[in-house]
Formats: sequence, structure tokens, C-alpha cells
Amino acid sequence: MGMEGHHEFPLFETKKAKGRIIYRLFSSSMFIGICLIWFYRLSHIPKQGQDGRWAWIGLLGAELWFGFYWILTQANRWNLVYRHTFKDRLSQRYDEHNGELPGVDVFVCTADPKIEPPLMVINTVLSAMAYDYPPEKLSVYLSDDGGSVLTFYALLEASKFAKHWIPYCKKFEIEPRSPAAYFRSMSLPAVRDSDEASNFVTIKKLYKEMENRIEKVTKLDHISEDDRSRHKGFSEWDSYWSRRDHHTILQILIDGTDPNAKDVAGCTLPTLVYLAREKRPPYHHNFKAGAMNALIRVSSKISNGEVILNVDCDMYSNNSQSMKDALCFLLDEEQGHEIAYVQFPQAFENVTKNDLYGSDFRTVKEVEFHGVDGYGGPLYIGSGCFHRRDILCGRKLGTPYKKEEKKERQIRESVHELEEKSKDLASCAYENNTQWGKEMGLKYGCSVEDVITGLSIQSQGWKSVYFNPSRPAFLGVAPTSLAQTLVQHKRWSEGHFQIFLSKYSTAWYAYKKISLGLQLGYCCYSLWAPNCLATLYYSFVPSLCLLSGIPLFPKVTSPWVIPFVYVVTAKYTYSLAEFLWSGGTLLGWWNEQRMWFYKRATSYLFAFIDTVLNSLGFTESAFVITAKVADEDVSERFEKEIMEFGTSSPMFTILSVLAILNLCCFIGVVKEAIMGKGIVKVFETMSMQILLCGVLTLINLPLYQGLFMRKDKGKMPSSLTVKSVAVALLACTCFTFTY
Ligand SMILES: O=c1ccn([C@@H]2O[C@H](COP(=O)(O)OP(=O)(O)O[C@H]3O[C@H](CO)[C@@H](O)[C@H](O)[C@H]3O)[C@@H](O)[C@H]2O)c(=O)[nH]1
Ligand SMILES: [Mn+2]
Repeated sequence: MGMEGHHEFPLFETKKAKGRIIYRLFSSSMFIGICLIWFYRLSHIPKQGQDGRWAWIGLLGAELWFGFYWILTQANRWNLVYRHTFKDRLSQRYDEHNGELPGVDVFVCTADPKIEPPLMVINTVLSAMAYDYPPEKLSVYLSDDGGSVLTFYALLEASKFAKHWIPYCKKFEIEPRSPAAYFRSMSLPAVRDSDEASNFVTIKKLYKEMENRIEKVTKLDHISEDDRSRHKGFSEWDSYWSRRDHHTILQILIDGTDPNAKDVAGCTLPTLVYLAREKRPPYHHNFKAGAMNALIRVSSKISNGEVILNVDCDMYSNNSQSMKDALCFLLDEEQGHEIAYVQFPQAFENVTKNDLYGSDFRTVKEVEFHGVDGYGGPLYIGSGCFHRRDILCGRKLGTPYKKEEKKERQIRESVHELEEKSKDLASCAYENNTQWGKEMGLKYGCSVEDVITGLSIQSQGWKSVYFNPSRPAFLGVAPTSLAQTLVQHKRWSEGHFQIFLSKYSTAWYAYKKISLGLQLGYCCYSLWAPNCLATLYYSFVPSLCLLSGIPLFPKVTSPWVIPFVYVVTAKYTYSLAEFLWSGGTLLGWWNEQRMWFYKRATSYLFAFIDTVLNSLGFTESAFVITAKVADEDVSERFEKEIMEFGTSSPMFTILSVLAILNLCCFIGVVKEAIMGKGIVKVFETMSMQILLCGVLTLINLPLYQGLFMRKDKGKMPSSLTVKSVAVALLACTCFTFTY
């Protein structure tokens, strides 16, 4: 590149975490404890005919599983690395050589104007258009699987507003560059001078006017003739049938190569494209993976950026520098050529202080992903990931990178011609008899299309990088109700487990293709779903046995109690420490423990059943899109961290039955201790079981409130309460009578 002399300094560095020896010693001591528990279980199985033989054997199974799973989680903690970028070096090397920076195509995906409001979508789009990056190298594509004219209208508005917004962002170097988020964080301008203040007022007014127009149109669900006549694109909806049945709609709203496409400061604008790929009932559209693949093809004709950034429509860019961060990895002269993608963590704007639904994935973000990064790189988890286009399209390791000539765009054709030519690439039939969805682009047939795609890329020998800057690079919207959270986790755990059973199994396919540490790390997520069995077993069998007076754990006076006490205390103390160290609160940790229990008892259970049925060919998996808006009262309770139930769902029934059952068992044993056998006797034989049952009762407090105490709309429906009480009481009665 003719810039010799600069290259001795890398563009990024990788540091290993300190103090890992201590961690490894601790972890080994835990392992010894676990082995002792296994040994105790195996050597103390009750004889044939003795009480609790089967319950005991079941516990043995559950503890074998938990121990095994704990070993998997160690892979993600054994070898942490942290990355640091040198953006100043990147600028030095490329400043006068802007032309040498790669083109970046940003893909924003949306699928439903009702639960992903157009105003939110365009805020994400605008934040991407305002990246601190040469605009002639930047293109933003919006894929609209909702095929909604409302979204198109909003994007058209955004294309006009961008002319004011981008120069404003650059002039005053503001952050974040999503206008909605910016104005939220700045009700009054942080006045540096009067010029900035007056600009602030003007731009805010422009934004509010646009907001009003978009909200009016969205509310009416109708676009006036007058508005329609302003852009030829609207006529596409004249022959539009429904969101599941329509032709390709492709509109280049801003053509960055057009000399007339300038912002108000006279600078070039980034290219902006709207795409609603063709949908026809006989064709499966493969959800987000299908949308991404259509975007990859269409963009290859229009801008053909070497690098692709994908964001979900709610995940706006919170840091205009992160594009350069990502390029520090991909452009590093030494190591860059083998890095296929750079994944940023997914952070959420709306998580509350104690994160009631555990949406923030604190320890996954701050610990586990640094761990997988130490073994070859993180999973590709969708939003917030920068890819090399050619690797995503199937370039194999060892084959050289070919810089493609931008043939079409040299001899300029009209925008209309270009649109017409590219449309075909987004048609339903285009992928027939091609490798798309298999060897090219994102893979189909898995509900975490991104993870399976990343795994296959890593299995070919490519590396990836996890970059976790202190200022989040992207901020999205986390679900605001329990039901939504559980459904989202069902999709994820189902997808991960599908991978485990698929051709690209993390257990078999990946073996020896990726490092063992990374393979174990992947399995940690692949095997989320099967966790449900051991967890469900542990959450009611010991409690029922407690009620019937069958001991399943060593007495307090037995030395065998030591490994149990050690493992439980050490595991939870460490988990709390890790959580606090990752920036969480004590209550946040407690909430997260509850959510793990709820997810395992419901999301994972349903995912497990569905995946098994699915692999036997009975059902097909679907993609339930997570809502990004909520009713006012739901949002209010979310802010106050009051758990949202509100609807009847089989998931809630399971949770309620478990909660009531544990409460009954706990009350039962307290009664027995006081009025029957005596406190000392009960405590001596049953202390561990009492503790387990007690913790299960305590952690369910918000659920009891929802079942019996609350009056608001977010409480459990009364019918569900009645049903769960009946089932739980029946279970307790049957069990005590049979034993
Ligand atoms: O048919 C579809 C369905 C979804 N989407 C888009 O996919 C994105 C993710 O959907 P969402 O409901 O928000 O799912 P999440 O569970 O929040 O998303 C996470 O998990 C997904 C895999 O399940 C990844 O693809 C995402 O990037 C990741 O953020 C959204 O922008 C949707 O608009 C489509 O484009 N077409
Ligand atoms: Mn989402």
C-alpha cells in the first residue's frame, strides 16, 4: 500500500487476563468437590425396596449433568483475553489515503411495523449513516420483511433529515448519533457556544416535525395521495398484495455516487437503500437469514462494500467510532487477514438497575465471551457484527482475497437501471439450486442462523474477535415482560440445541476443526436446552421427598456434607463475585438466578421438546419476533421492576405449579418440625433439602405476589392461579400417599 515505515506498530493488541492461576486453583478445588459428590451418590444408592431409591438415582443423574455442565462453563473462564485498538494509528495510516479504506455496507433488518415502529427503525438507520467514516465508502441498507409502506415512508423522511443530521453530528462531534437517543439524553444543549445552541434548537425542531409526520402516518396506517405523489417508490405498493405475497421492492433513496446527493454542508451523503425482498406463499423466506442473504446479493451490485455490518432495527449505533475499532482488527497488517468477523456485545438501553429479567447477560458479556475469544474467537450472535463479505459468502481459508472491480458502477448507469437489474437478486426463485443458505451467506433452517454460520466459518480455520469497549457500541431494546423474555430464550436455546444435533454439531462436526476450549465453550450454549431436565427434577423431587420424610442428602453430622456445602457455597459466592465485578448489583444477581431457574424450567423445556420433535420431522421451527414497544402500564411496571405476567401461558402454569408446590412442602416440613418429630430431628436428617426447598420458595416471592396478592393488570390471571393451586396440591397429596 506504499505506506512503509508505519507497519511495525499493530492496529490492535490482545492482553491475557491476570490472576488466572488463582482461578484455576479454585476451579480445581470445585472439581474435587464435585467428584466427591458423585462418589457419594454412587456409593450410597438405597437398596432395592428402600424408600427413595428411584428419587436417589434421579438425583445422581441430575448431579452428573450439573457437574458435566459446570465443566463446560469452565472453558469460558479458563483463558480470558481483552482487546485494545489503536484508532490513531489507523487514522495515521489511512488519513491521506481515504481511498484505501474499505467500503462498509450496513444492513439493518426489520420485519414488522407494529412491533418494530418505523420511527425506531429510522433512528437506527440514521445512527448508522452518521458513523465517523468517509460517506462515499458507507452504504446503509434497510431490509423490510414487513414490506410496509409505512416503513418506506419513514425511511424516505430519514433520507431528507439525514442531510441536516449528518453535518450536525460531524460539526459538533455529538454522541450518540441516533437522534431519538441524543435528544433523550440532552433535553438542554450542553452549550459550548451560541452557535451550537442555535443549531441544536433548529435540528431538534426538524426532528420533532419529522417525528410528528411519521407518527401521524403510522397511527392512521395510511399515506395521503399528496405524500404518495412525492416519490415514485410509493407506486410499488399499487400492485402490492400482502406482506406475505408481493414482488421485490427496491428503492435507492440516496445514491452516494450521484454528484447532486449532498448534505446541507455540501458533503457527500452515504448511499441509502430500501429493500423488501419478494415474498410468495409457496416459498419459505427463511426469516432473518433469508433477508440477510438477499441484502448481501443486492448490495454486491450497488456498493459491494468489502465489510458488512449487521444490526437489528432496534440496535442503534451508540458510538460513531466503533466502525474504526472494527477496522483496526480487519486491517491489521499482521493478523487481520485471518479474522473473519468482529463481534461487539449486545447491550440494551432499557435495562433497569436490577435487571429483573436478566436481559443484560452481564457475565456472558464481561467474562464468558472474553473466554471464548481466548480460544479462537466469539460466536457470531447477530446484531453488532462486522464481517468480511467474501468470507461470509464462502471464501475458503488459504484462497487469496480478490479485490473486485466495481465494473458496473464505473460506466454509470441510471439509478433506475441499477434498481431494475438488482431486483432479480431478491426474488424468491433466485436461490433455487444455488448454494445460498448452505455454503454461501447465512445458513438456513436454524433459529439462531447467526451462531451456526459463525461456527461454520470458524470451523474452516478463520478467527474472530470479540471487542467490548467501555462505551457500548450498540444499544437495543430488551423485552419488557416475563412472557416475552421466556419466548425469546426458547428461540435461542432451541437454535443452539438444533446446532448440536445438526450436521454442524458443536460436538462432532467442530471436533478438531476448532480448538477444544472453543468447542467446550460452544457446547455450553448448545446444551442450554437439555439443562431443563436436571433442573426440573431438582426443583420438585427433593421437595416432595422432604414432605414425605425421605432424606436424599447426607446428615449434617456426616462428613459427606462437606463437599455439598463447599460446592454450593463456592459456586454461588463466586457467581455473585463475578456478577458484582461485571458491574451488577446484589439484587440484580438474585434476579438473574431466578431468571436462570425460570428459563430452565420453561423456555429450555419447550425448546428441548420442540427440537426433538423438529429433528424427527414433526414440526417446523418459527421465528417469533421480539416486540420492541409495550403498553404504557406494562412499561411503567417494567421501570418499577415489578414482574409482568398478565396472560395465561403454559410456561406460567409450570412456574406457578413449581412455586406453589415448593411453598406447600416448605410449610409442611415446618409444621412437621414443630408439631411432629421435633426441630432437631428434622433438621439433622433434612437440612440440605430444607435449604433447597427454602431457597426455591424465597426466589419465587414475586411469583406468589403475582398469584395471590397483586391487583394490577400484570398479575397472574385468576384462572391460572386456581389451576396451579389445584395441580400442586394434587401432586403433594398423591406423593405423600404413595410413599
Ligand atoms: O423474518 C424475519 C424475522 C426477524 N427479522 C429481524 O431479525 C432481527 C432480530 O429479531 P428479534 O425479534 O429482535 O430477535 P432477538 O432475539 O432480539 O435477536 C437476537 O437473536 C437473533 C437470532 O435469534 C439474531 O438474529 C439477532 O441479531 C439477535 O439480536 C430483527 O431486526 C428483525 O426485524 C427479519 O428481518 N425477518
Ligand atoms: Mn432484538
